[in-house]
This record gives sequence, C-alpha cells and structure tokens, in this order.
Amino acid sequence: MNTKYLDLLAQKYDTEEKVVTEIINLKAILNLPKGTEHFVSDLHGEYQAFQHVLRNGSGRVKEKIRDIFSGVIFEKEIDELAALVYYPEEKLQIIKNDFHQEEDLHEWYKKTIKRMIKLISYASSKYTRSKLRKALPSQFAYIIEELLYKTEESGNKEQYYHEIIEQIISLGQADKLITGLAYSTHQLVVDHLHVVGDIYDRGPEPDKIMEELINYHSVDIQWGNHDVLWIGAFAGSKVCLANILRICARYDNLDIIEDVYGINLRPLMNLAEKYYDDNPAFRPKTHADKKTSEHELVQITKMHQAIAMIQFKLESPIIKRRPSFNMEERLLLEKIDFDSNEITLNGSTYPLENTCFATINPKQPDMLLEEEQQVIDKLLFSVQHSEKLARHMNFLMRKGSLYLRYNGNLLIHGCIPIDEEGNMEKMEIEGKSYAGRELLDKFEQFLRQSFAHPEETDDLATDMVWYLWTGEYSSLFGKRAMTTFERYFIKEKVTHKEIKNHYYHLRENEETCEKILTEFDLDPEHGHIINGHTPVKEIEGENPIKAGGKIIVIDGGFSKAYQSKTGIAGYTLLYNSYGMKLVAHKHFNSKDEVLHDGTDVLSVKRLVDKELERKKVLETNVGEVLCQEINILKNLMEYRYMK
Ligand SMILES: O=P(O)(O)OC[C@H]1O[C@](O)(COP(=O)(O)O)[C@@H](O)[C@@H]1O
Ligand SMILES: [Mn+2]
Repeated sequence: MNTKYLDLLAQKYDTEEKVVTEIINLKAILNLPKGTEHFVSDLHGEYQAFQHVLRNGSGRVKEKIRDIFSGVIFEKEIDELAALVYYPEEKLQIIKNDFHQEEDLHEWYKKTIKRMIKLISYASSKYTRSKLRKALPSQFAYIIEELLYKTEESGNKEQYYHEIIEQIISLGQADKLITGLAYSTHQLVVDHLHVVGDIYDRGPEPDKIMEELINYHSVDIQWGNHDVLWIGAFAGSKVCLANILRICARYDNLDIIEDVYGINLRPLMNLAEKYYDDNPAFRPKTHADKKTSEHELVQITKMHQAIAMIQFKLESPIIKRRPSFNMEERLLLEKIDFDSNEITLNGSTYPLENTCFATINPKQPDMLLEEEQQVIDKLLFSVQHSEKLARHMNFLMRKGSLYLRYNGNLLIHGCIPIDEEGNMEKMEIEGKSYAGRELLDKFEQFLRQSFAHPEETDDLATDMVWYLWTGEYSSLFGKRAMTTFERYFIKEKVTHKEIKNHYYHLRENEETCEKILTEFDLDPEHGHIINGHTPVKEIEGENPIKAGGKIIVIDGGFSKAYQSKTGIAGYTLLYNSYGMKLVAHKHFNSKDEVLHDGTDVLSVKRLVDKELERKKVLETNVGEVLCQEINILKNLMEYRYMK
C-alpha cells in the first residue's frame, strides 16, 4: 500500500491506541444486526401521506411502543404516545390545551419523558452508543445519555435522575426535549430510506417531499420517469419542460410552477388566451380539497392546450434527428388530414375530436410559431434560474441513480427491457449496441452529461433524457409508445393502449428475475428485485409479491388519482435483520385524524422473506466498506506501530 497515503492517515490515527480502538470498534459493529431499510415509491407529490409513512416508519414506531408497553398502559395511551412521536409539535399543543392544572401537566410531562426515554433505549438497542449519540438532539444529548444509561440496581442515583427530569420541566424545556426525542425515534426505527422513483407529478406537493428528503438522515433515490422529466427540463430539454407544464396543468398544479418554483407563467397565459378556448378534453382534473374557480379552470384549460401543442411540435424534430430512437411512428402531426379532421394510424383512420390546432400550419405542422418559440425559451430561462428548483434537482442528481445494487437487491423504478424470451433488449447508440446493465449505465451517463451542460438543448444527451421518459427501451418507461396525443383527441380506446415491454409479464417467472439479477452481478438465489412504477391493483387481486418472492412491486398508489384503481394507498417495504415485510397502507385521510383519534392507516403485513439467521452488518454494503477500512487500518498498524 502507498506509504504516502498511510502517512496521511497516521495524522488522524497518531497513536497505536487510536488505531487499535478503531479496529476493535469497527470489528464489533460488523457483528451488530443490520439496520432497517425502508423502501417507498411512486410518491407523486402526495406529501402528507408520505410524511405520515416516514413518521410512523411504516408501523415500526407503534410496533416498538407495543413491544414495551402492551399490557402495561392502556391501548388509548399507546395510540396517544404514537401520535406524539409522529407529530410532536401538534400533539403537544392538543395535550396542553386539555390540561387546566399546572401540576397535572407537570405529572404528564414526567410520565411521558420517562416513556419516551424507554422507547429510545429500546429502539437503539441494536446500535452503537456513538450512532445513538448522533441521532439525539444535540442540546440534550448529554442529559438523555445520563437517563438512558442509568442502572437501577443500586438505587443510589434515583434522586439524581429524578432531579434531572424535574429541572427540565421547571426550566420550561420539556416540549423541546419531547420533540427532540420524537425525531430521534424516527431516526432510530429506520436506518436508511430508499425512494424507488416518481417523487414528482400528479400530486400537489413534490417540493415538500424534496425538502423532507434533503433533511432526512440517510436516503438514496432511484429516479422514476417523472423525476427525469423534471431533471430534463432543468437540464435544457424543452420537450421535457413542455411535458412537466402540461402535467401540472392537467392536474391543476400550476401553482407548483408559479408559487413554489417562482416561474413566470404569464407568457404562456397570454399565448393561451390568444389561441385557445374552453375544451372538455383539457379541463384539469380537480382535487376534492382544492377550490379552483370556474374562471381559473377555463384559464388552465387554455394553457393546458397551448403547452400540449408546443410539446407535440417539439417532439417531431427530435424523432427526425434520432433514428436510433425508432420513434418515426410517433410523428403524429404529419398523419393528420386537417381538412377532414382525421388521423390515420397503422392503416386505420379515426376522426379527431376536441382539437385545438389554431397554431398549426398544415403544410408544416411541427413548426412552432414565433410566439410559441418565445414562450418556451422564456420558460426555459425561468426554470433554469429558479434557485429552489436548482437545489432540488441538484439533490436528485446527488442522491439518485437509474438503478441501485444494495445489500444484494436490485432497486429499479420501471423495468429492464427484455424480449419475449427474456433476453436483454439491445439498443444502438452512436453505432454501438448496448443491452441490460450496460444500456442502463449508458443512459445514466447521458443524463449526467445533459445535467452538466444545461446550455445544450438539442444534443444527444439532452434528447436522451426525453427518451428515458418515453422511449421503448427506457428502463423507466418500458412501453412501446406513450399515447398522450391519442388520449386527448381520439375517442377509440384501442388507440390509447400502451403496449408494455415483455418484462412486465415475464417478471412473474423466477427464471427471468434470476437472469436479471445475474446480469447485475447479484446473487440470483438470495437477491430480490424491488420495483415501482406500475400500480398494483390489489382490488383485482393482484399480488405485489411475484415470482416466489424474487420481485416485489411496491407501487400501491400513493397517488390519490390512482387509488380507485389500486384500492389501497400505497405499499412500503421494510427490510431489517430478520427479513422483509411488505406493508399495505390504507387511505390516508388527514393528519388531524391521527392526532385526535390516534387512528393509523396501516394494515396487513406480509412476510416476504424470513432470514434463518439474523443478518449482520457484516453481510451488508456498509459492512463491505467497514471491512475495507479495517484492512487499511491493519496496514497502518503494521507499517507504523509493529516494526
Ligand atoms: O393518468 P395520466 O395523467 O393520463 O397519465 C397517463 C400517462 O402516464 C404514464 O402512465 C406514465 O406515468 P407513470 O410512470 O406514473 O405510469 C404514461 O404511460 C401514460 O400515458
Ligand atoms: Mn413511473
């Protein structure tokens, strides 16, 4: 090993004792049970429901409370303690309003602090003291540690412990301590979070999800097709930008663009007012809890059409300059007969309805009007100069990837494109053929390149981000074509069908899953594929656990817009040292309900995989890194101190 490197390391470990202590410490950690991983996917802007799942740790918080207090305190108190741990600030307010006597509140504080300390102690039992310390609220870390490590046996210090709690309460620090303890508990019940794609679109608050993730203690993201659409817009793809605006208009979410990310929509609105009218096909989907006036709805309907038409026009030159995308059949504007208002697709002619072609020149249907060009250019400028969006997109890039190999499992949002025999589909890019893992690596390379060059708007890397949104061999989409145009303008449902890649039915077979795991250099016998993207229709009896447990699809539909199809409000997956558990969440009504009734949205748990022996840190990705560190430290030991 390079001695310069070891000399540098010796500055940190400048005594033999320091090296020895660290080696012992790391070796010991390897033997602790592995931390709990929490998997979520397809959040689609549903911040409230997501926040709840994070705070209750998909049921882990209540489970721990039950383990300690079942049969010791009333069921109602268990619910109340759980609600306090989930939402400490709000629950404290409610509780304090209920007390009229100072002494009663004092007693409640005493009782509650003791219970929460017990909970922390139990939840941290599989971690080192140092890890626990990092999870504690820093201003109270010392005091909490004193309370945590007290030994009851002698009783000598009873008065001392009692006094600590008394002082916290009388010095007015109880609320802060309780709140801090609650947040520490969240951190201890879940060690690491995986977001298997689709944070953005359809729901109203993706920005708040991003903020929550930015502040989360340990997280990685596997990009979804909707996430790369936002990345693409920020990276300079005008067609991606048109798509995100179209989807925001469609779901009555333009305030995300305007109020949250500060992007000026006036140019689009002016264009929309000039060329478009009300149109039933473009009326936004309304939210039950949002009151948009009729006047605004009409305004959004017009903008929806204006941006959709810009999108369709922008697709055409990309399809033409990228034959390897194999998307010529999507040159739809050229297939329209503007006199008869019909379109011919695969030999069949269909009438068009609800059309809005005022800006189209039939001789050159994909040509943007000067005004349209200006609008999209201004929007792009505005998007690329939004400080908040820049922060969110940078975070997505830093924590995200197209796929992740983690603790033996393969995490992907969409699919691995395969043919009918289960072989990896090939795609030719710049004269070279790519398939499987290599293809995904190539896609990711393009995405990163595009992000690094926001000034490039028409290069292959930028076009490729759009391909990831909608291309046949995109691992995020994986359907033959996205039939957006047909869904707006053609009544015949046959034209709306989006033909799925073979992956989506072949993944039911163990053999296919094993082949894919092998392609990603993972153990096919023990590994799993963790998948999002396609809503699991529990209503129709679909099982999210497929291929004998080799693959788990966790898109149960956080998205309110999709819950009538799925019948539930999302799946999440937990993987701790004992194995995997799938949690189905019932419809999440509101935080208020949880705060007042203590009700929870959780339901069934299905055991996916039971480890015969408890899995240790040694067998994880983190363990691998620790082993490397131990080896380096051993080298240092020999080089420096064992001469
Ligand atoms: O429900 P909407 O808004 O019409 O969206 C439908 C479109 O969304 C997609 O399903 C992609 O989004 P998902 O990743 O959420 O599936 C397209 O395949 C489809 O055309
Ligand atoms: Mn998706």
